[in-house]
Amino acid sequence: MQTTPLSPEDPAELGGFELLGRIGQGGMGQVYLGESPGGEPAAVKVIKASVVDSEARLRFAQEIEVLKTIWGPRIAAFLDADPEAERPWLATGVSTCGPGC
Ligand SMILES: Nc1ncnc2c1ncn2[C@@H]1O[C@H](COP(=O)(O)OP(=O)(O)OP(=O)(O)O)[C@@H](O)[C@H]1O
Repeated sequence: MQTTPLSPEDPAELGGFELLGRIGQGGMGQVYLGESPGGEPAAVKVIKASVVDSEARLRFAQEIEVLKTIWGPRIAAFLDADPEAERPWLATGVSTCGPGC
């Protein structure tokens, strides 16, 4: 997994997770490599400021609810989330699966 350095506009921490670098991004969110308060590695996804609206919040809250109820060897484990924060965020375990995993 490759990370790129944080930019000045990136937060340094979210919900107690220290952010260490950027992992990737999707249509809705930026994903960071982070560290939990207990020192566990985490993937912290944050909705991009430009797409935070009520529909994005709802979809994100649904994604969080689904992640809370499923688990498996190929699913990044739910750690913590705040869908109601100004910039809603979700922390999961870090997947080391490559393409096609
Ligand atoms: N738990 C994780 N562990 C490692 N890398 C991750 C994890 N979650 C996301 N990533 C990386 O961040 C990228 C973007 O993830 P994201 O979940 O935002 O993708 P998406 O499902 O395409 O986005 P969206 O739901 O916004 O359409 C992924 O392609 C992957 O490289």
